[in-house]
Amino acid sequence: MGLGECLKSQVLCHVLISYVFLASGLLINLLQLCTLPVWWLNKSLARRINCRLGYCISSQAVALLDWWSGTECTLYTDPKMYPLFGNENGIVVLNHSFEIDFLFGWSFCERFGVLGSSKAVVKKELAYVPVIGWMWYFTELVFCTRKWEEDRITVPQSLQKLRDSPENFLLLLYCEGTRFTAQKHRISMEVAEKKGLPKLKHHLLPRTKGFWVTVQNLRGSVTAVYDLTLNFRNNESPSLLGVLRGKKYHPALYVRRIPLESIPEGEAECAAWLHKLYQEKDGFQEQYIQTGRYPGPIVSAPRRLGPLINWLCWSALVLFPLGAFLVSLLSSGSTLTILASLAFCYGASLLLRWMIGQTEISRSSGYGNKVNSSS
Ligand SMILES: CC/C=C\C/C=C\C/C=C\C/C=C\C/C=C\C/C=C\CCC(=O)SCCNC(=O)CCNC(=O)[C@H](O)C(C)(C)COP(=O)(O)OP(=O)(O)OC[C@H]1O[C@@H](n2cnc3c(N)ncnc32)[C@H](O)[C@@H]1OP(=O)(O)O
Ligand SMILES: CCCCCCCC/C=C\CCCCCCCC(=O)OC[C@@H](O)COP(=O)(O)O
Repeated sequence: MGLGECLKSQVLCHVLISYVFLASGLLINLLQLCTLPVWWLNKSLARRINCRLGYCISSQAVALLDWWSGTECTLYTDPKMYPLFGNENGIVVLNHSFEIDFLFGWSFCERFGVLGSSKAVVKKELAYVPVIGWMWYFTELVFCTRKWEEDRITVPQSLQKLRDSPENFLLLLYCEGTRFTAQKHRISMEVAEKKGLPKLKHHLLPRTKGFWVTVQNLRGSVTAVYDLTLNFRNNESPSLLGVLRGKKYHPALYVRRIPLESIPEGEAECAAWLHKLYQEKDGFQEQYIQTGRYPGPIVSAPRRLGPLINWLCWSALVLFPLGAFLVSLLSSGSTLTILASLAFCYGASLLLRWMIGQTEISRSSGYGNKVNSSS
């Protein structure tokens, strides 16, 4: 076992990485809170600052994936379209079958220079997750309750705010609305049957209302829909804990760029278009499973140094005071202070475990478990 492999397996390393993420993340959340007055003085400046601060948090997770675990994603796409990635506003449609599929989205956003400004339509529950959820509030993600009676008012309002974003963005929309499980798949295929739609083998039936309101509200501001299909070699099931332990995964991503003007405006036509898209995506997954390849050529999109540098800087900033604190704690010899510190560490580890649990499919919501959608 080499030094790198040995370090990756050490619990102390996992604890330190987690500490850096939590401590720097909370500090960045506090800085984001301090930008509130700037929103009233200069909105565009406040948004740009929050994009940078958001980058400081999300790029730590990207560094963990790209540099710590060494995972490299094989990108299949049209090389002629590649120069547009990150240089225009886009809506990203991605299959939702893996615990950390969002992390691969982030990793590519980083490579295309739009990580800080990346957006998504996310369930409201995630807004309360410290560090990540609080950051998303300031970087203007679109929160939804997955109850159409409420979302039909709030989601378009949040989308309208993105129209004058000062930076290019990619907005991720998981049209399946929840993560793939066998039970959710079975139920959504019952819905498909009732609606007379072809069955999907590898996806849940897409929810079409969110896609339609997103396209309609961002027309003129967004120029393309990016259709992304992600899978892993040898049926790998990637997890955040696996990445933290330095496990290297073997993902493959197929990206198609579809001009937004080619998407129909009417709700029914737009819904039919999305169902057809998911039938195509299902075909691409089947092809990957059968042949180990997606259609089209492989394009190289190398990892960049930015996330690693950001990570090292924040590590230095928060590890130094930790070291100083530990030295003074041990030299003080106060049992009460030591016990209080241990209790604090225990609380922090429970919080982190709960946060990681948000990514785990085994703790997925009940949304999509019944034909009548409810979270
Ligand atoms: C080149 C680029 C390359 C790389 C870059 C890639 C990407 C990176 C980009 C950005 C990254 C940024 C950030 C990412 C980081 C983190 C995000 C991570 C995770 C968070 C994700 C989530 O939280 S997913 C959950 C929330 N999101 C959604 O739900 C969106 C999809 N949902 C919708 O759009 C819904 O329509 C809705 C939420 C707006 C409303 O939902 P509701 O359920 O109330 O209504 P619906 O109308 O949709 O549903 C009712 C209709 O559905 C039928 N039905 C009933 N039961 C089912 C069932 N089980 N399955 C399917 N359909 C069902 C029902 O019959 C109704 O039918 P109608 O005919 O009446 O419509
Ligand atoms: C340097 C990194 C340090 C490691 C620690 C990183 C800790 C990150 C902690 C928490 C991340 C919380 C954000 C999780 C985003 C989860 C995305 C997701 O997949 O949500 C599920 C949602 O779509 C559907 O939900 P359901 O399937 O209906 O339920």
